[in-house]
Amino acid sequence: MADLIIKNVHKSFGDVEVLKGIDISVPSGSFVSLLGASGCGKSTLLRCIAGLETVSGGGIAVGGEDVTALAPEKRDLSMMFQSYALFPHMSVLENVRFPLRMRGERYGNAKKQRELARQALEQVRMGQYAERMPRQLSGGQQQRVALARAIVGQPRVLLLDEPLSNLDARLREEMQVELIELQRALGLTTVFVTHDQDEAMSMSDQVVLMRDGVVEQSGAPEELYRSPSSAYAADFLGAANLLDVTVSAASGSPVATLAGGESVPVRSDKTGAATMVLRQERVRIGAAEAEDDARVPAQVISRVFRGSEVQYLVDFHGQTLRVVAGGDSELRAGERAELSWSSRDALVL
Ligand SMILES: Nc1ncnc2c1ncn2[C@@H]1O[C@H](COP(=O)(O)OP(=O)(O)OP(=O)(O)O)[C@@H](O)[C@H]1O
Repeated sequence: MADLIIKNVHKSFGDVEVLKGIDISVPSGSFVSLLGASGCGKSTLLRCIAGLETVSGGGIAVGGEDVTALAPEKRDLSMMFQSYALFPHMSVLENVRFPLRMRGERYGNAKKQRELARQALEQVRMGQYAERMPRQLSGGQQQRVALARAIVGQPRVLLLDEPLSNLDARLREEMQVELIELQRALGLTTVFVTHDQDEAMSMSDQVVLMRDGVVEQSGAPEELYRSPSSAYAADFLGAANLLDVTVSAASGSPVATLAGGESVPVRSDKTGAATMVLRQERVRIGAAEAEDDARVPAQVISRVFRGSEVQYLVDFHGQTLRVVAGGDSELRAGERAELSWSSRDALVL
């Protein structure tokens, strides 16, 4: 069953249409990311779901109930922002209890509410910090408290707007893992906004790639990565090289003709002008592995050593391609090199 259904949602600010008919269905207990470049409308959509913005058209249902016209506090959901500010003058426990106090009766008396707040703190492993003040906590700990505050009312749907983007890289990775563990353990239906494709891919059951107010493509991370429906999707989900090619099947099996006139085998049932997508990690620089691998000449533009891998930019007939090689690769700028790849790794759009 879907816990959250977004149907043909439109949103305009004045004359500017920011959401242009969004349809998304979020299954119960799943983790869905809204991914897209800055300004594509992710936060606006999340705010519409939360009821912080009114939609200009379309509808939103939570747990089977149409909430389009309901005030935020009447929707069975909770939202956590990038700036998750805790109240500085309240203890950790009172911070977490706060939303229960606001919603009153439904969560019982003060004692019951504190019990629920303690439970939520246990769930984010912050039980022993209940009596501290926010300023006595590290950034990561404050983040966990904010998360406890978001889940304490057991919302039907949890909305997270770039909650990890203020954290340094290491803490961010830790919190990604913790968030997913918590989400799974509690079966929380979650919508997560991010502009970071790695974060979206590693955390989500479903990624909704947005572009300029519409859904460009949505699906499981593997599906989007392996079968992007457009050059935009291919490039957004993991550095892709996009080459203009002409596909023909004159000799039986399809071949693509590249910029320099080279012909390489491809798997494609289309012919004519097309875009070939080559993931940077699928292109080898140096010897080909198999007889029927594609091979083309190129020249190294730059080399960046990253420990376990080397990132090259190479020139291929005036086009710059990105290639990742193993950490022991020793090519230098200006050197000529052969690129190769397997035909099954060359996607034709
Ligand atoms: N209250 C508002 N009034 C007018 N325009 C707005 C308002 N809120 C957002 N916009 C515009 O709507 C567009 C989408 O903004 P939104 O914040 O949803 O994008 P986003 O995808 O979340 O981007 P980011 O990752 O930068 O936060 C932007 O062009 C923005 O300027």
